[in-house]
Amino acid sequence: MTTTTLAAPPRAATAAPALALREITKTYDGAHTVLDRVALDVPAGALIAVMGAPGSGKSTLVHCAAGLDDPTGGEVRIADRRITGLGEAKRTLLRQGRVGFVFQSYNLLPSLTVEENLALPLRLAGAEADRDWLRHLAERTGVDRFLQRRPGDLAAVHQQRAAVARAFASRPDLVVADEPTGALDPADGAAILDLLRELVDEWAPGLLMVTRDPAAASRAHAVFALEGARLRPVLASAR
Ligand SMILES: Nc1ncnc2c1ncn2[C@@H]1O[C@H](COP(=O)(O)OP(=O)(O)OP(=O)(O)O)[C@@H](O)[C@H]1O
Repeated sequence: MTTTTLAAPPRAATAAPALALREITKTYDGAHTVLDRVALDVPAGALIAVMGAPGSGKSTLVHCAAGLDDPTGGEVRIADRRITGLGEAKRTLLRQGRVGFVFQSYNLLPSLTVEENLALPLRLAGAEADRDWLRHLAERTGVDRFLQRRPGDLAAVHQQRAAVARAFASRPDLVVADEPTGALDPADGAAILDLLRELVDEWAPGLLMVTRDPAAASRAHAVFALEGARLRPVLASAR
C-alpha cells in the first residue's frame, strides 16, 4: 500500500491559529468564576499543555475551547471561525470534522468495532470513510491488529490508541485531549504522549492538552498553568 499521499493530509494554508481563545470567561451559577479572561493561541502543528490542580477548570477550558460549551464572555475561534454565540446546533455543525477529542476514559462506543469507531467522526460529518486512510491511521497509531475487535476486548493503552486514531480521523484543525494519560500506568501514558506529539508533528493540527501528568510537559511546545481562574505561561520548549 502506498501511504505517501496519506501521510500528509491536505490542510489549507492559513496564518490563523488552530485555536484562539480571546479573553474567555466562564462563570457557573452566576457566581463561580472558573475561567477569568483566559487568552491562548494554539498554532497549527503545536502541542500546548495546560496543567492545573483538580477543580482548577481544565475540563471547563477544554469544553469551551472545543465548542462543547459556550463561555460566559470572550470569543473562541477554531481555524479562524468563531464558534462562540452560535447556539448549540450551529456550534455542533462547526465542530464536526474540525475538532478531534481524546478523553481520559477513551469514550469509544463499546458496541462498535475499532474500525467502526475510527470511521464514526467521518460519518457524523457526512464524509466518506476512506478505507485506505483509516487503514493508514490504524497502522500509524498501532491498532491495525484490532480493527475488527470491540474496544472492551482491548488493553487500556490500545483503547486509548484507538481513541487517538479516532481523534485524528477527520484530519481536524484542532485536537483536544482531557487527561489522556489519567487512566494509564506511567509507561503506557508515556507511549500515548509520544504518539500525540508525533501525530502533531506529522499532521499539523493544533493540540490542546489539559492534564495533571507532569510527563506531559516534556512533549509540549509550551506549557501553561491554570490557577485561580487565570492562565499563565510556565515554559516554552525548543523542541
Ligand atoms: N456544569 C457545571 N456547573 C457548575 N459548576 C461546575 C460545572 N462544571 C464544573 N463546575 C465547577 O467548576 C470547577 C472546575 O471544574 P473542572 O471540571 O473544569 O476542573 P478540572 O480542573 O477539570 O478538575 P479535575 O482535574 O478534578 O477533573 C469545579 O469547582 C467544578 O465543581
